[in-house]
Amino acid sequence: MTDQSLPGIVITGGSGRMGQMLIRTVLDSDAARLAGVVERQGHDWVGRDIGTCLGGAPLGVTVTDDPLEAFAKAQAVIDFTAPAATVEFAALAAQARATHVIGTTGLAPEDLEKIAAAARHATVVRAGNMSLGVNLLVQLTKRVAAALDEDFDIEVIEYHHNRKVDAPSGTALMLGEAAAEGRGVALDDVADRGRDGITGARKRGDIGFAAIRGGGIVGEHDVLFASEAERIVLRHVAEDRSVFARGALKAALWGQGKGPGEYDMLDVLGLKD
Ligand SMILES: NC(=O)C1=CN([C@@H]2O[C@H](COP(=O)(O)OP(=O)(O)OC[C@H]3O[C@@H](n4cnc5c(N)ncnc54)[C@H](OP(=O)(O)O)[C@@H]3O)[C@@H](O)[C@H]2O)C=CC1
Ligand SMILES: O=C(O)C1=N[C@H](C(=O)O)C[C@H](O)C1
Repeated sequence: MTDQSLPGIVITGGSGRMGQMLIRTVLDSDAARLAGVVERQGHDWVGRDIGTCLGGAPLGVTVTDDPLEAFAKAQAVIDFTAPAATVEFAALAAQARATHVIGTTGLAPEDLEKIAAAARHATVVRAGNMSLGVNLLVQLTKRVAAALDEDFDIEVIEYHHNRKVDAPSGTALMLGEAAAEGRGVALDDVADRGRDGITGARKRGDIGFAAIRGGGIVGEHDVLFASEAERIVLRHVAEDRSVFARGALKAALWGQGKGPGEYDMLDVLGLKD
């Protein structure tokens, strides 16, 4: 019997790669309960018990295509879906006053504005990567970039599976932002996000991005600092998706009782400078 006093968590996009991992992570947790699973209208999981959808015994949670109804019965929503869905869910989570944990990447500036508006009414925790390791790497990147001058070229290289739809990855952008912050520059002024053809020589001070896509790679990120005489490489490898799911659940629990506002995993993990 599920303990109804535990914070209730809704997972959006439950059939996705992260959705399934998140459902299992919440079900395995003794600090939270699965309050709902949302799929889009017409999805063949809608109306079915989530336990059955996952190939096991019924769990008493029926998959719904009505996000507001699900959010209203929960304390937090964990959302790893797609930009258009996440913007819609942000407004609904705010309406329901549920903590909204956003892992979705590829968000455009106008999406971020709408999320910021929702965060005026509810707690939002958003990060392009919810793992402890990457968030430590973000802080290391900032420190190394601050310690080195522009004799060191900075490149962020990311490796992902062949189903990923956005580039650079959310993590690569977090690392690029950290490097730019360490250097005291704005990333938008120095980012070089795609090289093809006669590009000319590399511009001093640029921060370059490269995206590799292949097979089932979960997610790997290198930050390269290269001078004429030496090279430093900071590297993170996600062995499986559980690191993201565990971070997301931690964020959902951390968000309970926080006031409205937009936070990130550095807040959750206590890693802010
Ligand atoms: N921050 C982090 O730590 C991490 C972030 N991510 C990010 O999470 C996102 C999802 O990744 P992944 O799980 O691999 O992708 P998937 O494509 O496997 O899953 C996305 C899921 O969202 C569903 N979805 C999309 N729109 C809606 C909607 N309107 N209503 C309900 N469900 C919807 C999709 O359903 P359908 O198939 O019907 O479209 C699908 O089931 C990506 O942006 C990825 O970059 C991934 C890992 C870690
Ligand atoms: O799409 C993925 O899979 C991942 N996306 C995130 C990103 O864009 O950085 C995090 C992780 O690397 C996996």
